[in-house]
Amino acid sequence: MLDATSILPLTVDAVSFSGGGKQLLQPNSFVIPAGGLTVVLGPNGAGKSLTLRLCHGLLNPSRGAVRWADAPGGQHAARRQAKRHAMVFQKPIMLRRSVEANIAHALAASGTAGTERKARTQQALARFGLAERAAQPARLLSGGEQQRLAIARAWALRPELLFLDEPTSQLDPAATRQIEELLTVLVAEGITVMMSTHDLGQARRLADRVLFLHRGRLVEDAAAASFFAGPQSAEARAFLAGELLW
Ligand SMILES: Nc1ncnc2c1ncn2[C@@H]1O[C@H](COP(=O)(O)OP(=O)(O)OP(=O)(O)O)[C@@H](O)[C@H]1O
Repeated sequence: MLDATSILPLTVDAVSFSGGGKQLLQPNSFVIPAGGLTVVLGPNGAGKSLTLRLCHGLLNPSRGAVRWADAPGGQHAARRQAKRHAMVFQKPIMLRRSVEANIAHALAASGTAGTERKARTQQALARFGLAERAAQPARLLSGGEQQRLAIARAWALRPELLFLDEPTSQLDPAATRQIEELLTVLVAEGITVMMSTHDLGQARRLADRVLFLHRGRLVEDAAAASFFAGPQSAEARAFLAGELLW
């Protein structure tokens, strides 16, 4: 049965983006239904970050539309949906405050009131193994810990859909593993995840579905198993063979 309150599916309808006098994204279309982990894969400069930013509403499409729950867009509807999706960046932006205050501040900014804010902050600290670090300045955490905090902070907002832009590209293998395990658990708990990576191993480990981008064009949209077993395009075959650099 369809959940009448859900923001999903996310429909990206012929969305293109131009900047600096260049067309950076071709008119791409895809749908993200509820559940699972979709990897946006492609070489450097393919348009992965732009695609996530357009979906999250940080950029406006030059043409085309991003729709939630198959409803016609509109500023008002978009604003109401905003709290139901969250984004984690390659290099987490930490406020010059404690670990705990970083989570509490995100909740306050999203309009979560006092008691509920405190409860959710404590829950997020415990859930992501950060309780002992609660009072420390967030900027003194290691890269892996900061990314864990960034995910905890996003999780505290109770997103239905979590966007992550190359969340482990700055991390060592152990920290990367930890974040990957965390994401697997979040997906199992029902959060829909859409993340970009150019790391093929990571895509193989995590993806249920792959959106493969090359030079701003969505070249393949496939179940991960079939993408890796038999990519349909010459570009994807070259990328999987390590021969497509940009
Ligand atoms: N606001 C902008 N104005 C002009 N060019 C831009 C803008 N944002 C991104 N670009 C360019 O668009 C292209 C796609 O950028 P994007 O960051 O989406 O790539 P990506 O696939 O995420 O790459 P990477 O894996 O290197 O992070 C790049 O060539 C980038 O330089």
